Amino acid sequence: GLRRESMPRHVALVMDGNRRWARIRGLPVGSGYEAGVRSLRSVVELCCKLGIRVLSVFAFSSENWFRPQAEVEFLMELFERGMRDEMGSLLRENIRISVIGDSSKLSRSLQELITRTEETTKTNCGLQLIVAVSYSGQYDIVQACQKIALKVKDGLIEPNDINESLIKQELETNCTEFPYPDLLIRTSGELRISNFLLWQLAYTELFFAQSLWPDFGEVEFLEALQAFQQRQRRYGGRDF
Ligand SMILES: CC(C)CCOP(=O)(O)OP(=O)(O)O
Ligand SMILES: [Mg+2]
Repeated sequence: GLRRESMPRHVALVMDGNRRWARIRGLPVGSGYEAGVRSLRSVVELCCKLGIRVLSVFAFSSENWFRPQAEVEFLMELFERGMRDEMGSLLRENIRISVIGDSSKLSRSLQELITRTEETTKTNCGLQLIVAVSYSGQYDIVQACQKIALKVKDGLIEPNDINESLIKQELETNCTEFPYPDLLIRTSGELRISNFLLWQLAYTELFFAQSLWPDFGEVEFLEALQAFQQRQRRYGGRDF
């Protein structure tokens, strides 16, 4: 069984396989995305129950903007609907929401809803849910470099003040106490990172599940956590 004391503090999720799930059932793509939201709701519930501190989910990547216009619009509307519909349960479950990514590409109304949702939940001390929207690991590192370069230009720091902890605090995951995921789960059988968190995944345990995201439920999540608890994490140290 699962040992609560060796639960990952921060779990990262690539929720992949929604469109395939719909296609296999002869359903429209939107049904796959909506099924994906139901999966996310159940995994969030589990994280709260298991005392996991941070759950980061890859909801929409910088590259997803190149999907068919209709799909992009559907997804953006789904994010808006999801945040509005879930506000009650976020407050009841004491969940803090943070959204990371290039928000300048989002509609004004979605940007405002995100700001309000972050504001309303910022004092919640239960699970922190980090939703990556219009995000990529490379975008995150570039924006961190830009902020650091500005500090050097303004004479606030010297080039040799730049170190790992300075970069860590300039990344958009500076919204959490535990920015480095202990476990990354990617569903649907794809074995790649797809430009999700990059700097932060340096020593993260990777777990790839065959299930398509809408089929990834409690059993599959517990299986991933079980696998995590079997791992020997050496962080490049200990020589055995
Ligand atoms: C936007 C993202 C969460 C959607 C993930 O599922 P997907 O659309 O990549 O589905 P497929 O991999 O089956 O095409
Ligand atoms: Mg995919």
